[in-house]
Amino acid sequence: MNPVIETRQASRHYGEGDTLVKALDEVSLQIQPGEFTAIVGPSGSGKSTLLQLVGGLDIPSEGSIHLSGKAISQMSGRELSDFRRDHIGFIFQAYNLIPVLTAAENCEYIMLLQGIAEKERRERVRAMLERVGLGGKENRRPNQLSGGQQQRVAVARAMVSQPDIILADEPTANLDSQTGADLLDMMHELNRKEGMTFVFSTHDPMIMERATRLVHLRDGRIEQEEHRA
Ligand SMILES: Nc1ncnc2c1ncn2[C@@H]1O[C@H](COP(=O)(O)OP(=O)(O)OP(=O)(O)O)[C@@H](O)[C@H]1O
Repeated sequence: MNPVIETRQASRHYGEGDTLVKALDEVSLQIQPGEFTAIVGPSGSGKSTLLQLVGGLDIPSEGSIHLSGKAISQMSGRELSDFRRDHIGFIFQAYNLIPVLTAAENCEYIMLLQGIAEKERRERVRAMLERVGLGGKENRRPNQLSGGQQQRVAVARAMVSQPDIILADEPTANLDSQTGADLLDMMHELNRKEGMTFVFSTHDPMIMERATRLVHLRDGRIEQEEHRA
């Protein structure tokens, strides 16, 4: 199977000389379709940096990133942003919903940019919000939803444009443990039933328990990998 995303000896350096920080140091990683991968490691080990590179939000100092077989470095800025929009779903710790838009409008936004017809947009959003347990709350704005509900909107938003992969940076960090567990169960089900590929950057043991693959980072390098059934 072709990997969805591959990093080849990717490094990301900040600063120079005495202040040089190797946030990532020659990391080679292939993410296969259907995986539920957790990138774990101590604070400062490079988890967020790796996720940013994998998602094409940042460019490696050395090495290369390949998205669906194509090197990011060969893409123009426009091509890369279109690629991200069409193939990658992002979920962030702080939800990052647009405050003036309703739950449904937040989900619809990317499909609007993709030029999908209104009827199809509405139908997909309705079904997806129902799927994440927010049926009946489509017209609420983020400040009218709990943190867990807002993160469910973020999951729906990431899923609804049918990306190849969802990247989630500490998605449970701001949630209480029961809300976090419910959210993870839902993502796990989307992974098992619909084959959605997820990559998490996390400290959360609940994510590690559910992961089919654990990638341990230390000082910007892959220290160890575990595969589970
Ligand atoms: N913009 C930046 N400028 C300079 N150094 C940076 C920058 N971003 C990250 N770093 C450094 O790169 C290293 C890796 O950071 P990164 O945020 O990827 O770690 P992390 O494992 O996600 O940490 P945490 O678990 O605390 O979020 C750290 O030493 C960090 O200080």
